[in-house]
Amino acid sequence: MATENKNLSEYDKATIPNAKNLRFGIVVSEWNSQITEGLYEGALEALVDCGAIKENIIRWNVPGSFELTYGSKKMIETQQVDAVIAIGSVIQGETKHFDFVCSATAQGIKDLNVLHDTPVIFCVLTDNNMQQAIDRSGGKHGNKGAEAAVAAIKMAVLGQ
Ligand SMILES: Nc1c(NC[C@H](O)[C@H](O)[C@H](O)CO)[nH]c(=O)[nH]c1=O
Ligand SMILES: CC(=O)[C@@H](O)COP(=O)(O)O
Repeated sequence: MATENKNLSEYDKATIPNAKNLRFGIVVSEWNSQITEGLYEGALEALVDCGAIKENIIRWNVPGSFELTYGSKKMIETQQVDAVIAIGSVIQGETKHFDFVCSATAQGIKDLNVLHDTPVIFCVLTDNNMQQAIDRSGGKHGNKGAEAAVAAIKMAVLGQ
């Protein structure tokens, strides 16, 4: 099912555990910050809506999506969080760099989920253009940050 057929911000709180006793790390890429800030706000709003306490949500910034793996790794190792949300926005440019950044970031975050016992949620938009990114970070298709927040809560509880 494509995103256009599913609003990213829709969730049923009745199916989500209460997050009041959970600690979250959110690592945010500074590349395309107008997009990543929207994703962050969507994630934060959904976490709090599901019971999370703002004091239990730690935010770090990294330069770009490629650095999300390292930032998430250090978050896990030093902050005793129950889940990490890795937020990025990669937008196709003129070259193949998009492919390498997307692949490396996805593989790196996948590897963290294998190597560590703390779930890391892949909240990285990989879009052909800015409009697609806008549509998925609070626009007509909702906010992938909200989707990631729900996944973080569910995976944190699953991992306990
Ligand atoms: N073009 C985008 C990048 N590129 C930067 C890399 O993520 C990385 O920071 C750099 O190669 C240094 O290691 N990053 C994004 O997040 N989004 C882009 O569209
Ligand atoms: C995803 C990227 O690194 C890309 O936006 C960089 O643009 P370009 O491929 O034109 O160098």
